Amino acid sequence: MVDLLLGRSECLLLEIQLLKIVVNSIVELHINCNFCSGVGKTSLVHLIMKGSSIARPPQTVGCTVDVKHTTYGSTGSSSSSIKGDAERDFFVELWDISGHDRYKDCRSLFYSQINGVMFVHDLSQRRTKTSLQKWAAEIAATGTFSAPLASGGPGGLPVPYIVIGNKADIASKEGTRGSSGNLVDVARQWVEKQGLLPSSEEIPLTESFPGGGGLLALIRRRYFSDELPGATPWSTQVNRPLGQSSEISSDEDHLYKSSSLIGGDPYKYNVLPPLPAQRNLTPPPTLYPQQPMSTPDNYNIPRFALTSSQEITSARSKRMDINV
Ligand SMILES: Nc1nc2c(ncn2[C@@H]2O[C@H](COP(=O)(O)OP(=O)(O)OP(=O)(O)O)[C@@H](O)[C@H]2O)c(=O)[nH]1
Repeated sequence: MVDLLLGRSECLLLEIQLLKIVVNSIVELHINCNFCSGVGKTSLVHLIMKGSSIARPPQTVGCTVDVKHTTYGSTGSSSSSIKGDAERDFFVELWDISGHDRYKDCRSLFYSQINGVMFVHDLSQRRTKTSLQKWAAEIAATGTFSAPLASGGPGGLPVPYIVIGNKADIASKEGTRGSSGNLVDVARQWVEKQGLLPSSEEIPLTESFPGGGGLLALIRRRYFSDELPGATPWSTQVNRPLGQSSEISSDEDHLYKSSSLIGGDPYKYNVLPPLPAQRNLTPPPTLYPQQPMSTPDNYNIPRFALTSSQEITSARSKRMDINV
């Protein structure tokens, strides 16, 4: 039901990681899912969390937070392992934020300490894709970011992002559009057919999260400092070759095109002044050496868990469901 495009492999990767449960230091990663209403964000998050599709997703009221448990570190043969590092447990928070207009004024409350952004659009609704630039600008302008990049991506967004095209099953291969029967979809299609949609800039769709490793790549970038040589808490710059064109993209591509390259090493850092959106950011406690992360004093967003995965049972007592 949900077309993850390249994101599908990330789900499988997460499932594999869940088989390896080691009680260790626990840290968190905060990722926002955005945005347009009805494009399938909740369905996508459910698929990532549970590994199965959901028939009737509830409409998101404000914001829903899901927590995914995963482990990362040295296990010997894993390609994702970091030599010399013990396996550690991570909680990845997926903040599913409603794109509905009625939450416009309070959305920025949820743009806090963001590590990455998953933009979701509906392949059968072109407008949902072209509006992603607007969402990127909104997050960049009102959010705070964890381990921001030196240069902003689309809209000034200073963290890695990924774009996922959803509803491939109703998007016509020949360019004619199908319909999910969803009222919002039907309305959007009608508006599009009337030619009422303004043309707008689209987010570049050429790459993935750092190293193409999906959510695990964000964990690696944020917490495993041997891949962040010389990192400062304020500025990082990642330079990688351009990848093949796809529905997946990241700010790294933008950085690659807009800034001078540092040869060879995929993870190099420039010391640059913080972006406007970073000025209110408390520096992360440390990026190197690895330490268990403590919650900053100014981190007031409540923590929640609503996954039924037995792997995070131990965390349940500390968290609560949210549907703000
Ligand atoms: N045909 C089809 N329908 C889908 C797909 N993914 C989601 N849907 C349907 O699209 C509708 C909206 O899905 P949601 O997951 O609630 O979308 P959302 O982006 O979270 O919407 P809000 O909660 O309003 O922000 C639901 O009726 C889903 O069943 C898909 O891949 N294919």
